[in-house]
Amino acid sequence: MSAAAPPPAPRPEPVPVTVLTGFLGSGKTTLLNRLLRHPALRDTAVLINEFGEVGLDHLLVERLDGDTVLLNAGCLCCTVRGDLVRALRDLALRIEQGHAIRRVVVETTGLADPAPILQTLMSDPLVLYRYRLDGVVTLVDAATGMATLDAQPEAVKQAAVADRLVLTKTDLATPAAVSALRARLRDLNPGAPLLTALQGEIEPEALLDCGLYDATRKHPDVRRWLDAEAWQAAEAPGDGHDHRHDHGHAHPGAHHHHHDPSRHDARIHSFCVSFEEPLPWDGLATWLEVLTMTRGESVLRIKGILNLLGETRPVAIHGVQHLFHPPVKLERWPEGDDRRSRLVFILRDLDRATVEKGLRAFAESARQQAATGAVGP
Ligand SMILES: Nc1nc2c(ncn2[C@@H]2O[C@H](COP(=O)(O)OP(=O)(O)OP(=O)(O)O)[C@@H](O)[C@H]2O)c(=O)[nH]1
Repeated sequence: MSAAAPPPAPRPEPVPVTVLTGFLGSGKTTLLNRLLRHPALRDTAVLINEFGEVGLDHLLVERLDGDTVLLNAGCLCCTVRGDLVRALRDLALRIEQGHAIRRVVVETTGLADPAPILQTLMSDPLVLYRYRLDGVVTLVDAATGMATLDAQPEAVKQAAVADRLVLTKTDLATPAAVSALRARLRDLNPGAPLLTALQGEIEPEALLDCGLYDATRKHPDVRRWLDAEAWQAAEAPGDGHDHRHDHGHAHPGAHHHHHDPSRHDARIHSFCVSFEEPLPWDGLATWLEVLTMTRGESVLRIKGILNLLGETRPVAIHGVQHLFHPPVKLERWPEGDDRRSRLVFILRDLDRATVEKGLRAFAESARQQAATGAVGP
């Protein structure tokens, strides 16, 4: 090692990115306008993709109230990867030049599939270096949400992959309709806290910092990110299997409401699988690779915290369709947190039994092979 070599520059604190999604007219702009006035969102850059707006070549940068930069991008769902990468790279350059940008919000069009946006955040090297996904916030209109979920598979997907769900326009719906919608969203996505915003009014703390890193305490907040407890609590008591959410084997009595899950909901299978014993990374990585290569289109989202053989620190994984964020070794296990590996799956057209059986079999055979020495990620 050369004594003269300068130490590598420390990685800059990655900028958290919130993806704000929700069906057409669900209240995204209303909520965002309110949020941006809040001191917690000072120095926030907003990437908005409007239908029919100019493309990024004609980037329109507007100074809002001092510290907010509004980038008016083209339609993200068509050209998302290139345009979003360019916009984020451009922002990174501005940060380097001393521009105060501490947070990014990407507001998607109502019809957008959030998957390509999440994939962009986990695959481009510069974006990976500079940014981290903080969370997906999905708005659902209390007045029209039920009908939209019935009619639009994309709306179901937006709700299923959310880290936070926000009901809007509850003033326009009856309490019975609101509670039926809440129950339906709970079924679709047991892990995301279900919040309410009237005319866009909501505490920013409820929506922000839902990622793995707690910026204030500077350590991973696994509970906030994964909330395995919420998934486990949603499971049918007794047998450890999630029948309530495995709509492929519908248990009518297990639903809290009388709305028949639509065919779109029935395609979604969201559940948490946990392992008591440390897992061999090799076996798991291979299994995940096979799953995403063969059934990538079904993998809406996978989030997990892993206790790996031969590794004292927890490892976080996050995947969307066929792409995975590079595994992240966390500093340490959070105090008081249990050390089981926990994997949350949000799948479409792929049921729990198939996935869990394959995963457990793979883990077991790899564990046997790894008895001679495990290899870390
Ligand atoms: N009554 C009521 N109206 C609301 C509420 N939130 C938003 N709205 C109204 O709903 C309409 C649509 O809201 P937007 O914020 O434009 O919705 P959006 O999701 O940005 O719409 P798109 O960009 O078209 O997808 C506007 O007229 C808002 O004023 C609410 O809580 N109650």
